[in-house]
Amino acid sequence: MLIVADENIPLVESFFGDIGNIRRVSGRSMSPEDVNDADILLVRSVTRVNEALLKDSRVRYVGTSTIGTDHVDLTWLESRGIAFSAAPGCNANSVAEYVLSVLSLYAEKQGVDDWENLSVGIVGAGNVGSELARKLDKLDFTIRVCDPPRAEQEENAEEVFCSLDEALECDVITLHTPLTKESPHATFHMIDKARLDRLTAGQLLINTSRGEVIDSVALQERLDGPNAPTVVLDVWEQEPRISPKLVDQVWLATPHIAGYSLEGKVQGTEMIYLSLCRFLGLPVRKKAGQYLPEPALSKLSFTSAAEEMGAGNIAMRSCYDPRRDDARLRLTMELPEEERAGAFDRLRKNYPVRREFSSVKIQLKGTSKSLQDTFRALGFKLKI
Ligand SMILES: NC(=O)c1ccc[n+]([C@@H]2O[C@H](COP(=O)([O-])OP(=O)(O)OC[C@H]3O[C@@H](n4cnc5c(N)ncnc54)[C@H](O)[C@@H]3O)[C@@H](O)[C@H]2O)c1
Ligand SMILES: O=C(O)[C@H](O)[C@H](O)COP(=O)(O)O
Repeated sequence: MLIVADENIPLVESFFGDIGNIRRVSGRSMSPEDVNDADILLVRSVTRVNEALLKDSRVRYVGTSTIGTDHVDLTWLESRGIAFSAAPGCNANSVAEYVLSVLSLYAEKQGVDDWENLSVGIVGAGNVGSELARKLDKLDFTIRVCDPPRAEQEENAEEVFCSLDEALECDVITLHTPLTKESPHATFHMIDKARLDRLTAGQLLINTSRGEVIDSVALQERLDGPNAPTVVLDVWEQEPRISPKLVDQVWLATPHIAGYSLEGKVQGTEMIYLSLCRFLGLPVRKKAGQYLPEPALSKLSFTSAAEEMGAGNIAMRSCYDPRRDDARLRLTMELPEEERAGAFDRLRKNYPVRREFSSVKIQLKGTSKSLQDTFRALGFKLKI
């Protein structure tokens, strides 16, 4: 059995090596010639999986080690009886931690002492949005959640969900929808000129969903105008050929890495491994946990003096500081135009190991119960 896999999926040999022969190829430039003799295809978000790629192949199972599936023509796969599986939720915690890290930096930038005083509008409450809402709720933030597809189906929806317009009134708006073009609640250019015009300088807009959820031409115009909101973009229209002007205009610019914690990536591989085992009727022999090394930073210790110093911020930033990713992306924008797309992809391919907050044990000496609660809510493990 031949398994063709994107070269950027981690641990393919470890998980799939005893299931078949593996051919690693570039996900970005994957061609029909690369996959024609394959039985199994494993991709990430950069490969368009459709009739053009697979019509002459014998592929009978496609797995994507990502949450998003907008790169896959699911209707065509179904029409050909090709099995498909994604990795829902694999990197949801990673994205939630990215948003928390951004929020802590934003509160500091705005001179807001108690970050929970910022209201947060979460647009899209699936795996990522719900995980973020759960953490923010524990941290005592005021949140509004907008998810029309869920609101239509769930009881007490009016108590739980708000409209998009209500979410857009919050201090911070964070987008967590899939990219859809044909559904009744299609998200393509959902944040359009009219909606961008309503945002003001006192607001922060974060997009970690897909670039096309925001109309980026309208966004550039808005950011050139008066009273413009602060914007953080992890995802871009036309990746990897992203707009240097937009990079320059936004406050933080990162190369589609919100979900790139090591845990998120390894869980993505594990999830498609599990579904392939089910598909082939094979026993499950591998687990993500066995491949997670000891983290470089394993323990942080705070004394009672930490109460005044924003210990949560120190711990979060020791694990992950989005400004490092922002600085690296901005440097690539100085390259000649023809080199920028490759540099964007290389930032993703060679992404440094980033561990989730839960990999660090926090030791607290003489600190308050409320600081302990904060660390737990952020997702750190306490060593008491
Ligand atoms: N930047 C990254 O690294 C990264 C990582 C993971 C996921 N993502 C993106 O984030 C998206 C969301 O991830 P998820 O795991 O939460 O997906 P999910 O499918 O679990 O949840 C998406 C939610 O959005 C809701 N939704 C759909 N249309 C909507 C609309 N018009 N308005 C408001 N809500 C709407 C759905 O009902 C669902 O509850 C993914 O599809 C992917 O594109 C990006
Ligand atoms: O949908 C997802 O899971 C994320 O966008 C994912 O992190 C994208 O990473 P890629 O597949 O492009 O490496």
